Amino acid sequence: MPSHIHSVTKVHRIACIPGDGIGVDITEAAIRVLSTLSNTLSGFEFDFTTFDWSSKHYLERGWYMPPDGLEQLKKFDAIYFGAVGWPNVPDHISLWGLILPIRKSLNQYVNVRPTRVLQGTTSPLSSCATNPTDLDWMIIRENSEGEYSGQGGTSHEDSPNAIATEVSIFTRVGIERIMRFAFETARSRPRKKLTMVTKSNAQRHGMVLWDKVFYEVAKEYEDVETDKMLVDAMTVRMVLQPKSLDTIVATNLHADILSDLAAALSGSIGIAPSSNLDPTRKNPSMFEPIHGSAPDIAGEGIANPVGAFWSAAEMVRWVGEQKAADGLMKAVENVTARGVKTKDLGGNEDTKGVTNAVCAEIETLFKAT
Ligand SMILES: NC(=O)c1ccc[n+]([C@@H]2O[C@H](COP(=O)([O-])OP(=O)(O)OC[C@H]3O[C@@H](n4cnc5c(N)ncnc54)[C@H](O)[C@@H]3O)[C@@H](O)[C@H]2O)c1
Ligand SMILES: O=C(O)C[C@@H](O)C(=O)O
Ligand SMILES: [K+]
Ligand SMILES: [Mn+2]
Repeated sequence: MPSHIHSVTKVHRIACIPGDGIGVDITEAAIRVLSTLSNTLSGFEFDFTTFDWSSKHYLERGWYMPPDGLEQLKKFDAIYFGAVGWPNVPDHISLWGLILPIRKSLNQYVNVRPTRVLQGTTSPLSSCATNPTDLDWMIIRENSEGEYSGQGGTSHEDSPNAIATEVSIFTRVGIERIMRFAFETARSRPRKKLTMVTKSNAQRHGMVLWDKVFYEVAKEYEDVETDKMLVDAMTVRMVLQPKSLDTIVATNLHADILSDLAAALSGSIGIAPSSNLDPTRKNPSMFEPIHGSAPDIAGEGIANPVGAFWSAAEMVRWVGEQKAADGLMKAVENVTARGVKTKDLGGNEDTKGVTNAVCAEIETLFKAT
C-alpha cells in the first residue's frame, strides 16, 4: 500500500460504569466482547474508561458520582452501564445517586427496550414456544419525568402523623417528544403499529394529558396504526395475545414494570437490553441491560451476559458501526441457538462460558468474510 494511503481508524470513547453486583460481571463480559469485535473488524476501536462509582465506594466516600461526574461523562461518545443497588444502601439513595441523575441530566429522555425470543431460547408462553416471532416488541419508555419526577416530600417523618407525597409530573413538552419518538419507531418497523399505554381512568390529570397529546401527535403519522390500553389490561394482552403488539409507548413507571414482564415472557430478564437515548445527540447516550445488580446471584459467576451484549450491540449501532452491531447480535444468537446458555435460560454454562463462546463466534463470523 502506498505510504500516503492508510485506512482511518475511528476511535469511540466509552465511559464504563460497572456499578454493583452482577453489573460488574456483565460489564467486564461486554468489554471483552466489544474488544473482540474491534480487534476482528477493522475501521474502529473502543477506548474504554472505567469509573468505580458503586455502592461500596458510596459507603466509603459518601458519594456515588463526584461533583463533576456528569461533566466528565459528557466528554464520552457513549456510556456503558452495569447496574446500581446493594442491600446495604437504601435503593432510593443508589438510584437517585447514580443512574437517575445521568438519565435526567444528560437529557436521555427515551429508554428503548426491545424484546424478542432469541434463537434456541424458549418463551414461557405456549403460543410463542411454537411461534417465537409472535413476540417481537419495542417498548418505548418515557425516561425523564412522570412518576420519576422526584417531586414530593415527607413531613412528621417518625410520628404517627407521618405524611409523604410522590408527585407525578407530566409536561406537554415531555409527552410530545416521547410520543414523536414512539411514532417514528413504529413507522420504521414493518407492522407500523403503536399501542399507547395509559391509566387515564383513575389518574384523571396527568394521564389525560398523556392521552390527549398522543392523539394530537398521531395526526402527523396517519400511516401508523394506533390503539390504546389501560395498563392493567395491557398485562393480560401481553400474556394472552402477544402477536397483537408491536411498538408500545408507556410512562416511566408503567414501562419499567411492563418491560420486566416482557423480558420474562421472552425467556429471562437476563437477555433484555435498554438504550437511554438523548435523540438530539448533544449528550452521550447510555446503554445497560434492564436488570439490576441481582444480589441473590452476585459473585457466583452465573449471570446471563446476553442482555449486556445486546445492550452493547445497541451502543455500537448508536455510534455508527452498523455492520459490527449486526455481527455482534448474530454471534449472540448463533451461540444461544447452539444451546450455549446460562441457567436462567435452562442451560448449564456460566457467564464466562457464554462470553467465550460469543467471542469465538465473532471471530468465526468475521474471519470467514
Ligand atoms: N438500572 C439499574 O441499575 C437497576 C435496574 C433494576 C434494579 N436495580 C437495583 O438492583 C437491585 C436488585 O433489584 P431486583 O432484585 O429487584 O432486580 P434484579 O434485576 O437485580 O433481579 C431480579 C431477579 O432476576 C435475576 N436476574 C437479574 N439479572 C439476571 C441475569 N443477568 N442473569 C440471571 N439472572 C438475573 C436475579 O437473580 C433476581 O432473582 C436493587 O438495588 C435495585 O434497585 C438497578
Ligand atoms: O426504575 C428504574 O428505572 C430502575 C430499574 O428498575 C431500571 O429498570 O432501570
Ligand atoms: K441495569
Ligand atoms: Mn426496572
